[in-house]
Amino acid sequence: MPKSGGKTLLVTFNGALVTYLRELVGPDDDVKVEQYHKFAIDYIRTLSPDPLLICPRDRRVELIERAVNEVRSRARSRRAVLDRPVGFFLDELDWLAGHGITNFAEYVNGHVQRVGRNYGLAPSDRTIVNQIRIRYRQLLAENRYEHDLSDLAGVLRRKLTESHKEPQYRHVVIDEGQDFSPEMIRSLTEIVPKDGTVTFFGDYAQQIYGSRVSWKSLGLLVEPKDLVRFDRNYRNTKQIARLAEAVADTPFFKDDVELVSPLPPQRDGDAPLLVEAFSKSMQIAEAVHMAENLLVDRKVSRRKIHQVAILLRNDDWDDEIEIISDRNNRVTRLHKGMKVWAYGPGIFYGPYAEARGLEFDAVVLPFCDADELPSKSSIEVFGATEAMMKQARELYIAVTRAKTELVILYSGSLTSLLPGEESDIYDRSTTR
Ligand SMILES: Nc1ncnc2c1ncn2[C@@H]1O[C@H](COP(=O)(O)OP(=O)(O)OP(=O)(O)O)[C@@H](O)[C@H]1O
Repeated sequence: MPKSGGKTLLVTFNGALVTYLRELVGPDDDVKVEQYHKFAIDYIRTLSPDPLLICPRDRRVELIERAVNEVRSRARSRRAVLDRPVGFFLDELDWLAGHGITNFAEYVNGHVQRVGRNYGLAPSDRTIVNQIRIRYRQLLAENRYEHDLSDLAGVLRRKLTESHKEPQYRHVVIDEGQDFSPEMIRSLTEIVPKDGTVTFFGDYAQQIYGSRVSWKSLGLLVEPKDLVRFDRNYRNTKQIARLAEAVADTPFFKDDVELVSPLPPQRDGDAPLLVEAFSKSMQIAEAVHMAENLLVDRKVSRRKIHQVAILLRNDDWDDEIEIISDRNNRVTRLHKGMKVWAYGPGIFYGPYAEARGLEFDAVVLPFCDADELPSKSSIEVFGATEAMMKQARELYIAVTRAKTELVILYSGSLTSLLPGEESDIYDRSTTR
């Protein structure tokens, strides 16, 4: 990296990306690459000697579940919102914390609007969410926790206001900024001095958390001349970019965000391969087999396939992938705790979310079935339309990780988030 003009924080959301970026940056005392939550905890500790009692993620889910159950059992009249799964309330509480909402009366009476949500919550439903929030905060305190991870940005902002310490960074660079909640971005704008800078890289087509708000309200003074549009796609082949555009062209992407339409890439390659697998239970084995073949092909034909990723909706299949993979290739799991980036040829696997910001020569996507994308549980939590919107963005991320080759597996019927089986976007094959 060129010499930086002062201490710089490069911050992102995804742990695997942090590992990758650290390798790219190399040793540099002036540049710190960190995951947001880790950065926030460390920074808060430098501002205040008070112990930071943070509720771990799993415990938080447990306590929110208890709060939901208690409010359910106390309710005098039965409102449908009470039957929503716990994930629904988790999401709503995350949203409140992420937006720094502190006036809950305004939230309850509907003056605080949730952008990007496909349906509005009635005030009486918001009253229930607020009751759950209050009970959850009590449970946190009863269990000797002061905060949870979703609070951290707000806590950091408060501590920054209370303390009068010199800023520790001169520049902040936010990568994959679309993943950050407004409170996180505000907190980052508040750790640099007046003559410092905040550089925000983001792609709102990949935005998952529904946190779009104006630059100004994020504490960023953006002049039109400061905005740089990256409209060239250097990563994907024409054929893969065409599929990504088709995913982005579905109604699930139609919202109030102005997307930058990339210019068509120059690089030519094979059409994405759509494979109808013999059965669902065979898809993981097929995916691993394909990934291994792509690497073997490299040795035979000298095609530049060095790294292949098998990406899935979640990490349910991690163990099976590990077991099935032969030992001829290096196999690396993409996860938050990755310490070292695996350069050189090999297979990577993990959930879509862990692949954000990364790229691979080839990507294999098993389980692109209609009943997998989106999952039943996501439909229960968010409703069909919002679940489709969230899943479409994740799938877009997964598709755009592929530089040269993309393989899509399904059995039965293909998810409607992708162009139909008959589309000329694909080459087709079957393992039946
Ligand atoms: N000017 C350029 N010329 C050639 N290749 C480039 C150029 N800029 C970027 N690339 C290559 O394009 C690929 C994607 O770039 P980069 O990782 O910066 O994209 P990104 O915007 O962060 O994507 P995403 O947010 O989707 O992960 C990388 O392989 C990078 O080396």
